[in-house]
Amino acid sequence: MAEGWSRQRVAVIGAGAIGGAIAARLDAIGHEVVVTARGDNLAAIAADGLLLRGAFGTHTAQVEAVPALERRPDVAILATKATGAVAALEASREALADVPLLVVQNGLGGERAAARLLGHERVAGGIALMAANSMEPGTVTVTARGDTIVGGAEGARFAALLGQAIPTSETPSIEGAQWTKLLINMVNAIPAIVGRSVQDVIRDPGLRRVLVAAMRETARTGLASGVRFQPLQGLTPLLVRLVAWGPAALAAQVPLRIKDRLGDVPNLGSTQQSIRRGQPTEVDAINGAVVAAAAALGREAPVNAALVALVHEVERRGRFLQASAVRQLV
Ligand SMILES: NC(=O)C1=CN([C@@H]2O[C@H](COP(=O)(O)OP(=O)(O)OC[C@H]3O[C@@H](n4cnc5c(N)ncnc54)[C@H](OP(=O)(O)O)[C@@H]3O)[C@@H](O)[C@H]2O)C=CC1
Ligand SMILES: CC(C)(CO)C(=O)C(=O)O
Repeated sequence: MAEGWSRQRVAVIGAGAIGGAIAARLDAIGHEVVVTARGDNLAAIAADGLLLRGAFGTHTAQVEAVPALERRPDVAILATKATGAVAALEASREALADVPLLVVQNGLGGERAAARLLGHERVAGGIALMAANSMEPGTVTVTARGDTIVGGAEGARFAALLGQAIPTSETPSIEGAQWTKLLINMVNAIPAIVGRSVQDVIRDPGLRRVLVAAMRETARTGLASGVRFQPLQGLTPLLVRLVAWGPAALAAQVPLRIKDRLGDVPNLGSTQQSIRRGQPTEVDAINGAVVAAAAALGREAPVNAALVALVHEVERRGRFLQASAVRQLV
C-alpha cells in the first residue's frame, strides 16, 4: 500500500461486474474488503475468492463474503443494479448508519435515493466508465479500462480511496456527469433486445440509426431540462449539442467512438448481462429515465419508450428478438 494511506475496512454491496472489480482492486492494494452477494455468487466468493481478470490485471481476492453486513465498515460502496439498490441497502441498513457511502450506478440520482433511504447525507455518486462482464459466479472480467468518476457529498473521500486502486477522477457536477453517461448508456438497450454485443450492434447501420435517435432524444431532453452535461471520455458539451441538433451523420460518430473505446473483446453491456442471467434489467432507470424527464417537460421520448417496451418484452419472453423489431422503430 502506498505510504500515507491507512488501511480501511471497505464494504462493497453487490459484488457483481463493477462491485467485484472494485472490491478485488481494493483488496489487491491492501484494504480489508467485505462484500455482500447472493446465491451462487456468494457461495463461489466464500469458497474460492473473487477472481478478477482483464484490463485491471489478474488477482484472486480472498475477501469476506456475506449476505448482508453485520459489522460497521469504515466506508461502503453500493454497486448493485438500480433495481436491486433498495433491498441491498435495507439488508445492511443498521451497519450503514452514518457510514460514508459511494453509489456506483448508471441512471440518474442513485445517490439521492440512497441518502433518502439511509436518512443521512454522507452519500457520493459514482459513474463507472470501465466495461466489465460477470457471467460466471465469483469471476469478473474487465473488458475495457475507464475512469470511475465520483462527485457530490464525500466525493473527495472516495476519489482518494478509489484513486489508489483504479483510474478515478472527480466531477464538479455528478448530475451533469450522470446525464452524459446516460447518453453513452443508450448503447445498452439494443444489444439486450437482439442478443448481440455492443460493438456488433454499433457496426450495424440499421441498428446504429435507432441508437443515434435514442441518443438525440436523450441529449435534447437533458438540454431542455437545463442539464449542464459534463465532459466524459471525449463526449464534450459541444458534442452533446451536435448529437441533439447536428446532422445525423455527425451524431453517428459518437457511438462509433464508443465502439472503438470498448475495443475488440465483445462487450455485452450490463443490461444484456441481466437478461442472460434471467434477471430483471434496469432499463426503466436508463431509457425510462429519459422518458420520465421528457414527460416532466410535457414532451415525449418515443424511441426510448419503444426500447423500454422491447427490453421488457425480452425479459417476459426469455428470448431475444429479431433485429428488424428494432430497425423498424426509426
Ligand atoms: N457491467 C458494466 O460494464 C457496467 C455497469 N455499470 C453500472 O454499474 C451498476 C452495477 O452493474 P453491474 O456490476 O454490471 O451489475 P451486476 O448485476 O453484475 O452486479 C450487481 C451485483 O449486485 C448483487 N445484488 C443484487 N441485489 C443484492 C442484494 N440484495 N444483496 C447482495 N447483493 C445483491 C447481484 O447479485 P445477483 O447476481 O444475485 O443478482 C450482483 O452480483 C449498474 O448500475 C450498471 O448499469 C456501469 C458501467 C459499466
Ligand atoms: C457503456 C457500457 C455499455 C460499458 O459496458 C455500460 O455502461 C454498461 O454496460 O452499463
